[in-house]
Amino acid sequence: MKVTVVGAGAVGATVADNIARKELCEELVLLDIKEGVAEGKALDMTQTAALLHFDTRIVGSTNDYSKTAGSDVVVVTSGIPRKPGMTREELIGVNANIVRGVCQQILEHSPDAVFVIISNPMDTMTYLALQATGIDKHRIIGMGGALDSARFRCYLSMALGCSPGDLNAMVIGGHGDTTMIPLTRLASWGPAPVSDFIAAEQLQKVAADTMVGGATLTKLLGTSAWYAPGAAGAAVVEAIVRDEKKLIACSVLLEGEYGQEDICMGVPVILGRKGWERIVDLNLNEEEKALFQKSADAVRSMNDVLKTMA
Ligand SMILES: NC(=O)C1=CN([C@@H]2O[C@H](COP(=O)(O)OP(=O)(O)OC[C@H]3O[C@@H](n4cnc5c(N)ncnc54)[C@H](O)[C@@H]3O)[C@@H](O)[C@H]2O)C=CC1
Ligand SMILES: O=C([O-])CC(=O)C(=O)O
Repeated sequence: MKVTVVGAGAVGATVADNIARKELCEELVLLDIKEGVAEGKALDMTQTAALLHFDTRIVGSTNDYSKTAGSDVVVVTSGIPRKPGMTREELIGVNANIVRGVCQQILEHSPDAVFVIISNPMDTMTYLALQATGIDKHRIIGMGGALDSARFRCYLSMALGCSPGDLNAMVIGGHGDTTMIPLTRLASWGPAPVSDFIAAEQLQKVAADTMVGGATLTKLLGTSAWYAPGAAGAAVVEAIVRDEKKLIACSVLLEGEYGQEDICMGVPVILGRKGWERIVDLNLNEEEKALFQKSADAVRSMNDVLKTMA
């Protein structure tokens, strides 16, 4: 198995580090446009192998796509991150050109790869990747829901005083400060709804904190987060390379599902070796359906911006 991570910055390097530690592939290629950075980080990570006990071979590359040839999975993290006070959507102008170019070059060398798109605004970049490559929709997966759901479980576990691993909770919709939808009604601690244990206002606060989870970290760090995004990116890669059939919220092309057409946004999907295999239809109530529609309207407006840029 061969995995490539494009962009050796904060998120790309952390995805790669998690992939290597978990030995998700025999060969891992880290590629960046900045001279020497990918080679340096690949060598640095390689020097942890004896300490962390992994055998994944890590190769760095400054923009030499021939090194990525024959990749089974490619993770795209190239692009600029936001600064405090910015929205993810504001990154579209710079990142669209980067993501388009990267996806086309990757495809030339890895025609069968499954793409995991992380660069922001992620739902729009996922839609762009689909258009730029023209490949089967099942092979284009946007990573956002895995991260947002992990944050949801984190804030829930703090409120409940329990292990996040005992919680089942998912965020669907767009990967934006106002577009994501933490599914509070369906969240459970073991088999019981979390609303059995915390007050409605407390649950609403957990949902609100989850929605601005990325913005909170951006304000603290001066740039956006990487540990949880890196772990979430690697979890998606793991579900693919190990053919896990895991149910994870990912941004995928909707063609009628959840009442939407021609848009990529977060829904629960089954992930396996070929990419996303099927979309799981949750029985949303009227309020949740309305939130999903509002989220779709916002995501679609960014796709419209993309069209004006082409
Ligand atoms: N979907 C999600 O859940 C998340 C998305 N992100 C997004 O991921 C992206 C990366 O974030 P960071 O790693 O923090 O940024 P960063 O600035 O640390 O790293 C980005 C890297 O991309 C490289 N790059 C730029 N153009 C390139 C090109 N044409 N080819 C190859 N490499 C290129 C840069 O040289 C840099 O090393 C941002 O757009 C950020 O908003 C970040 C966290 C979570
Ligand atoms: O907040 C950001 O800009 C980066 C990101 O998508 C996240 O951490 O959720």
